[in-house]
Amino acid sequence: MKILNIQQIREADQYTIENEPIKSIDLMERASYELFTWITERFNNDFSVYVLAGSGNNGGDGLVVARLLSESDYKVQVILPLGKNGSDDFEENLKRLKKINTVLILEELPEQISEKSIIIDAIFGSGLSRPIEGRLADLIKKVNNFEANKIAIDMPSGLFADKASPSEIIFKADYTLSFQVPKLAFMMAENQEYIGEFEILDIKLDKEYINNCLSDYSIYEVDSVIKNRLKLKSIAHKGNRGRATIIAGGYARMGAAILAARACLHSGIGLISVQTCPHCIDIVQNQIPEALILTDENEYVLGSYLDYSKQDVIVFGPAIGFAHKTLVLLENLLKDYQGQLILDADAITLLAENRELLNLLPEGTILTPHHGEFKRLVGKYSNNFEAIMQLKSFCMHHKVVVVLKGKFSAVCNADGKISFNPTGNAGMAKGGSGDLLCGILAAIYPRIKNSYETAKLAVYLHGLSGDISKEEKGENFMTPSIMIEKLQSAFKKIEN
Ligand SMILES: NC(=O)C1=CN([C@@H]2O[C@H](COP(=O)(O)OP(=O)(O)OC[C@H]3O[C@@H](n4cnc5c(N)ncnc54)[C@H](OP(=O)(O)O)[C@@H]3O)[C@@H](O)[C@H]2O)[C@@H](O)CC1
Ligand SMILES: Nc1ncnc2c1ncn2[C@@H]1O[C@H](COP(=O)(O)OP(=O)(O)O)[C@@H](O)[C@H]1O
Ligand SMILES: [K+]
Repeated sequence: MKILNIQQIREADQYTIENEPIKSIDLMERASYELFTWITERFNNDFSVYVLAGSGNNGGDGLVVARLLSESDYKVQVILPLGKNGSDDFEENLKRLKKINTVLILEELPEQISEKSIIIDAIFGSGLSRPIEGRLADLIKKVNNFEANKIAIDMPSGLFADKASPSEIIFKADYTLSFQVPKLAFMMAENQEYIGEFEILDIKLDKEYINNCLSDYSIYEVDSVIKNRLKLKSIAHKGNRGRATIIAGGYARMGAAILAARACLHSGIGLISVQTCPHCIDIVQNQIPEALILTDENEYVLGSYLDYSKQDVIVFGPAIGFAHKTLVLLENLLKDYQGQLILDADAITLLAENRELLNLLPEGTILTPHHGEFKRLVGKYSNNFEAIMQLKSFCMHHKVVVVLKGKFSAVCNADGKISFNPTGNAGMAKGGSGDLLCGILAAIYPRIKNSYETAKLAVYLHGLSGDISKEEKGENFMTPSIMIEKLQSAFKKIEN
């Protein structure tokens, strides 16, 4: 699903008004009817409704929702903190609201409201032009302390759609009901406490116009062409389902290698090899009898460059440590290995500390840092908008694909396009979870043969297995090992 900026959304709005054609007041009615439907499907009319309406079109939407809810016998009260001189459609809807005469217009929000209330934020939407201050700021602080159900129309007031929000005076919604397309701000970790859950309501802006809008940002949806490439051919044999080698985990840290290898195996690889030091051979063989062993010459660290000529893909890095021999192995892989490289964890720190190696990164290499590791590569940033800019320039400069992991992991292509991943949850934040992602990436690359498409699908599947684990086991109990089991359902879900 495409993410558009505010300018593009306004243009799509205008195009629809002129070409459908539809009057703007009727478009407002149509958008608000979607809001009304969403609300009435979840909250019955035992809930009292308070609508905080600004004086622009966001406020206009709020007034329409107030009228429609009142007509369905909800007790509705409207607060107009900006006064009454507003946009044309706001003014017209204020007249219509007054005509039905059942909605109370209050000067101030009451000091106490019952928990069985809904507060609808229709103060500012996409027209926010500066941080909120003064009396309005006090109102937002007050509302944020209420225990009611809070719904923001289009955007939580105070949040900017396309750039970092400098102030913390922002409505804290439980739900944000946004029109037509998601906004970039919704993807940023620091904004999640204001957005709550977001839903995109289809208000029928011109589809073709939106399809033709150019955007570097989107939210991933499984692509059926790519999905079909995962299907095994009836003549498949282990040699043509892909061969992957995991180089991860040193002495006493073999868990990372085992988790990555098991995830790889359960994601459909034909042959899996694990490079390991002699002391750890038994551990790997006991845990993963399917794995072939590549024995490192070193006793306690991984450092031997072995024969990888038949390997389609190599995962290098999880819990591998920072020994000099390991650094040399990384350098040799960057120089000589001809297959697909996936670099994670300590490999990324090694690159950050030995920056000349960055120039050796083969085109299309996949790197999977979390924010801590990514900052080592590109320097500090203070919000996720800055992170996204750094991500783009890093990928374009080095011609690589980076998965910046976290809530809505951002997968960036070498051309600067970014796809945000919608699956996954906080229960996944447990040591070992990232190792699985490496295994999934390695398993599906040989069939997809495109770094960006592989990364998007692998991150999606990884998050989906996390979501299924959460649903069945709970977010505290779930573990990376459980997520490997749930890959079964994750694959089934996308295959159907
Ligand atoms: N696009 C679509 O498809 C559709 C959009 N629709 C709806 O329209 C909404 C956008 O409406 P909008 O453009 O009228 O802007 P909105 O957010 O109501 O506020 C602008 C007003 O607020 C003011 N103002 C701004 N910041 C301020 C501050 N900090 N403190 C004080 N004042 C401040 C600003 O003043 P100014 O910046 O001009 O000084 C201006 O007067 C959109 O979110 C959606 O809900 C739907 O109806 C149908 C389809
Ligand atoms: N709050 C969250 N929401 C969604 N996904 C998350 C969240 N926290 C962590 N994850 C996911 O869990 C994984 C953690 O990986 P990583 O940080 O490398 O952990 P480790 O190195 O301990 O395995 C990443 O894929 C990340 O996207
Ligand atoms: K709003």
